[in-house]
Amino acid sequence: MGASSTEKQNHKAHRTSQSGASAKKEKSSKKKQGTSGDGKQHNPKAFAFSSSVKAKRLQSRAAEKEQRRLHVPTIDHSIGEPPPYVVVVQGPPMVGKSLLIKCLVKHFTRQNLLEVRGPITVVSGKQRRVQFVECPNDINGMIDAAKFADLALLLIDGSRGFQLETFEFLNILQVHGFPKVMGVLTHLDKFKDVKKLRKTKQQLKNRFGIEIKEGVKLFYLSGLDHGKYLKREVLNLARFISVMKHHPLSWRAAHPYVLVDRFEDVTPPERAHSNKKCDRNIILYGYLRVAI
Ligand SMILES: Nc1nc2c(ncn2[C@@H]2O[C@H](COP(=O)(O)OP(=O)(O)OP(=O)(O)O)[C@@H](O)[C@H]2O)c(=O)[nH]1
Repeated sequence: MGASSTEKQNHKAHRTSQSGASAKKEKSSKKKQGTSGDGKQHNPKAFAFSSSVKAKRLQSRAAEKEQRRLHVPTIDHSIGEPPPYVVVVQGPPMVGKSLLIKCLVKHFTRQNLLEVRGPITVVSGKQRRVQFVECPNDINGMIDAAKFADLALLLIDGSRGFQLETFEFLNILQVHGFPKVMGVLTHLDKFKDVKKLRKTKQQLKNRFGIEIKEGVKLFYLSGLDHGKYLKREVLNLARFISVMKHHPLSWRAAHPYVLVDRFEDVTPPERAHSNKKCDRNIILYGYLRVAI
């Protein structure tokens, strides 16, 4: 008896149950911890996809969500006629801003415009009017234009490439919610070599992708015909402008504003004549935009 008690007892190894309630419980707790039976993690890369099918499904769901967001019907709060769609034409000096506005006005109205002085509103469709505004080449003018532009046409002299004014305007647009932007290349007739022209076009297109974003629409005005841009090219641009979808920027949609197109001094002349410093009566004309 005494000898047997001193002998080392040989215990059986513990056998984990393979079936039954306790086995199920153990399995589920292991699953929760994310470890398999051999102690390895199922997904060692945190936040990475373990299944390509799942990843694809998630991706398509995210894309669907984004599309749904983009197609949310915008509620039109405007009363009566909608205000015109403001197209700001911007670019360095002598790039062809005035000429482009003149050609677009000629396309829409069949009228020759001698000089561009202030905003010009034209009817571009049954439900739409477009207002062309030439952006001044000073910082204050650019800031103003960035505040009210629905679409900005960035004119670039093809023979010179991107210039300081364009970069300045892009920076200003960035802090104003970034309205829609399209690029227009002018002075392309200065290239005599076709190969060089093609290369420059491609380079500028790539640059647009880098500076603004991939897929920005770019138009080419390849030269002048009787001192005007080619009709076919102006028509292309005009069509694009007149069918473009208009989504007001979120900040503007929440802050109604009036863009004054013109003002009139209606002070009685005798009062103004007797006292040059008298209080004046001014009437401001413009559209209330995104009224709520
Ligand atoms: N060869 C050529 N000349 C052009 C082209 N585009 C514009 N021009 C000429 O460039 C000159 C300047 O054109 P504008 O329309 O006055 O340019 P702008 O940008 O309004 O100039 P500023 O108002 O001074 O800033 C005009 O003589 C145009 O005929 C082009 O594509 N090719």
